[in-house]
Amino acid sequence: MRTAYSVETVRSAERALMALLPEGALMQRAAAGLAAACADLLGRVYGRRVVLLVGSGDNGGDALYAGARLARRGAGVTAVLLAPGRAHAEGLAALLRAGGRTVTPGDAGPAIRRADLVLDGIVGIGGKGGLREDAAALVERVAATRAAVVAVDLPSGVEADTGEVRGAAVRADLTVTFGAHKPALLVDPAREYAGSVRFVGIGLEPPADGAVLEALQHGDVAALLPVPGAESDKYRRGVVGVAAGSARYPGAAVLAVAGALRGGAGAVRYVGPAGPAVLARFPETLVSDRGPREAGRVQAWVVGPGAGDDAAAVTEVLAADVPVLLDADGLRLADRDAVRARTAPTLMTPHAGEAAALLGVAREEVEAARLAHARELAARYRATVLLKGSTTLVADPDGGPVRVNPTGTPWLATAGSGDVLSGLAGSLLAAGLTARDAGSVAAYLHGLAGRFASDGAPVGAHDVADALPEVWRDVRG
Ligand SMILES: NC(=O)C1=CN([C@@H]2O[C@H](COP(=O)(O)OP(=O)(O)OC[C@H]3O[C@@H](n4cnc5c(N)ncnc54)[C@H](O)[C@@H]3O)[C@@H](O)[C@H]2O)[C@@H](O)CC1
Ligand SMILES: Nc1ncnc2c1ncn2[C@@H]1O[C@H](COP(=O)(O)OP(=O)(O)O)[C@@H](O)[C@H]1O
Ligand SMILES: [K+]
Repeated sequence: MRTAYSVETVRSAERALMALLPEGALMQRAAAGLAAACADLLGRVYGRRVVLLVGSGDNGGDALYAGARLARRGAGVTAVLLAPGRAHAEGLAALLRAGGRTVTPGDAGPAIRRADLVLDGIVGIGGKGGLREDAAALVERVAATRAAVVAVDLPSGVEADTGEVRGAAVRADLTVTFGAHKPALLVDPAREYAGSVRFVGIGLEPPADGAVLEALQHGDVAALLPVPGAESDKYRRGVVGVAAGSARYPGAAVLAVAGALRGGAGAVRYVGPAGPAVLARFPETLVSDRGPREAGRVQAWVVGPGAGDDAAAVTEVLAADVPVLLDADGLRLADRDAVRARTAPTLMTPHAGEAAALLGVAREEVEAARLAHARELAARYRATVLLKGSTTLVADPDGGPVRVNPTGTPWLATAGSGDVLSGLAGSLLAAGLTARDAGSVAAYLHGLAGRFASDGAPVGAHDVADALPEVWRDVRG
């Protein structure tokens, strides 16, 4: 499991560690890791031109010490001091001793134009809001060159705890982060500004229960996958009910069933008007021509994909004492008080537009602050919320770390792929996973299936469903 910590937690872990170490030791560890990452990126250090953008805090100190290390290996290093009187004094002295030089922002043009590599040491976890004007102007100049950009700890201008980007920010090719991941490195839009992320351990030990974000990895998912044993039969593996599709959208039913058949449940029961289309594609489906209440026992329901205005099915499903996944039209048709009153788990799977409609805000606002809105929706509905999109989040209503999915790919943004996800997650619910595990495991498998199916080319949602068995084999190793 990869975890991310709030600035407050990182700071207190730093204080605890610093009390045990000689003055400056942590910064030296950070700078050594940073310089090594820069050297790897450059391939050869000798003769390369490196520019440091240096703010007034310790983030600038890291950049200065790393610059000194690169200068000692033969790089030409120029530090642009954004606040000349307040730059990290010992770091600056080290750079000058190693042969580096300094310039003011006004004189930085030629150095930036010639740079092979730019280190962003403007702000780290001490940053507040977007870049200020002088820094933003410099960063704009950097963006117009071919120089590689390495962000120190975080891309300057992004909000460390939320992943929001409320003003100008650095766009890095690589971010070298120290001691602990910060939420901004895992959640969009900030994550996109970070480029690839390299972790440098400096000995910090944030408390195991203090994470604000968690990202599952292969081993975590493998341990959660429902695998049948000798005593299993189709009922013990769980039956998932799918109430989806309409005369207008029969395909949504087919795709949700396609996902459900690959999620580990022993059987898929379908109710709704798309029975013939479902059977034609998946003859193993148990098709019922009655409503959810009369359809026979299930261990979890999926309701909503392509369902049109069938409010009765949503109401019946919400009244069932089994886990329920609400998607698409089901989100719109569900009565909030009925969801809040449920005692069995509820998993809601909106995309940003659906979440915005439920919260009464603009879609852009949800996309700009994904973490806050996923948490807010979970609290309002007392349900687990899986907010789809470029970094899918799964938030529980009672707080705790939010799961963030690391496997997604924009190729998944194709009609019907959300239907596959809802069937898949519903199947995992029926197999006995908690709403949070079912949602985050489904997002993980679905993201990988998108990658496997696509491999760089456009795919349809049915291709994503077809790739799921291969993803299971890959994850189970
Ligand atoms: N504390 C530690 O033990 C360690 C800290 N390290 C580094 O220290 C950083 C944190 O250092 P600081 O606490 O000094 O804080 P930062 O260096 O992140 O930023 C604080 C400074 O930036 C200014 N500032 C804030 N927002 C700004 C904005 N939007 N535009 C321009 N300037 C802005 C503030 O006035 C302040 O002077 C970490 O991100 C990491 O890079 C590393 O050296 C590892 C060890
Ligand atoms: N930019 C993106 N990067 C990664 N995944 C994305 C992106 N955009 C959408 N997705 C994923 O694609 C799927 C689309 O689902 P959804 O919006 O419900 O579409 P539909 O209703 O057509 O099925 C979701 O799993 C979502 O997380
Ligand atoms: K930075």
